[in-house]
Amino acid sequence: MNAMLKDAANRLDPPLAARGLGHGYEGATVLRGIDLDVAAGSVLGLIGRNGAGKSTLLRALLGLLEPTTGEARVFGKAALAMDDGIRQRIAYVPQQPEALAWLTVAQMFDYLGRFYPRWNHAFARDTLARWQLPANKLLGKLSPGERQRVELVRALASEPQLLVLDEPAAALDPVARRELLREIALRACEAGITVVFSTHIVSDLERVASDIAFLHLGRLLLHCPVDDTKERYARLWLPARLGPHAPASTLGRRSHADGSVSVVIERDAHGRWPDEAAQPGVRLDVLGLEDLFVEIAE
Ligand SMILES: Nc1ncnc2c1ncn2[C@@H]1O[C@H](COP(=O)(O)OP(=O)(O)OP(=O)(O)O)[C@@H](O)[C@H]1O
Repeated sequence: MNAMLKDAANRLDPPLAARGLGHGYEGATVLRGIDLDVAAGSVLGLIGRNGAGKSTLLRALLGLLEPTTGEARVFGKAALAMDDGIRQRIAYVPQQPEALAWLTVAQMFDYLGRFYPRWNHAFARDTLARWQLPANKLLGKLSPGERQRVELVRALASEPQLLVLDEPAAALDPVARRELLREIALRACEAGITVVFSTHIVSDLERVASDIAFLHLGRLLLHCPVDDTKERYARLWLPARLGPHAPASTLGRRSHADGSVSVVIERDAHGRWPDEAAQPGVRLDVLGLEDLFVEIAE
């Protein structure tokens, strides 16, 4: 989508937005005050450790669960009060799709196709064939990977403007993962759709996402363009004598058995590292996305 169209779309109705979104289960807080704006035409990769709250966040953003605090909005409307017009613009694939297990793949597509005015029968048929998925098999008898791919075809066939995928690659083999990533990139690039997907696979995220959101201990620690993370973060090792002078870090600080300290630092607005990085005996390792993830989340 060109920049002017994206700007106009965002001003009108950003595909997804959250303000102060919080949620918990059985007294345990999982999301804390999440503020998030997902720009039209962006591909946002949501990353975080097991149990970080990614699925919960995606469900809260889509109004599939009621947050304990805050609000989510989808195309400018309250997520908990979406009408059919908005629902038809969204496709969501949960982590473990289970619905309609007694139908065959073709029957499910036939059934769901009636609810979507833009349902693309030719795409559904051709992609099932291209991805070698059995149209006449019961959904309940598909392998987890086959089931996940069928759900992806289902989601794409509805020609959504917003596609939300909860760990879409979890059960996929490397070939299927490539096919999925290609499809996401194609849709985002050619049709300008907005995609949000959660993942643990950093390389997938780097390959296809325009933006990254990093969820840790219920908070969004980072939300920025993927390109902005390149060469921007580093691990700073300070020997024991300098440990007390380690720069403050919201991204991670560790004390080691020998008294040394490591902190995750970032460049300032002028691209400079904190002054402490220049002290003798201090080591600086620039972090790629995967190392940054491990460093923050460990
Ligand atoms: N229905 C529920 N009832 C109680 N606790 C829940 C429920 N759903 C999720 N949780 C808990 O909330 C936390 C966040 O779960 P969630 O599924 O959102 O994490 P996630 O980041 O998607 O994890 P994963 O990467 O393993 O899929 C976990 O500790 C989980 O045990």
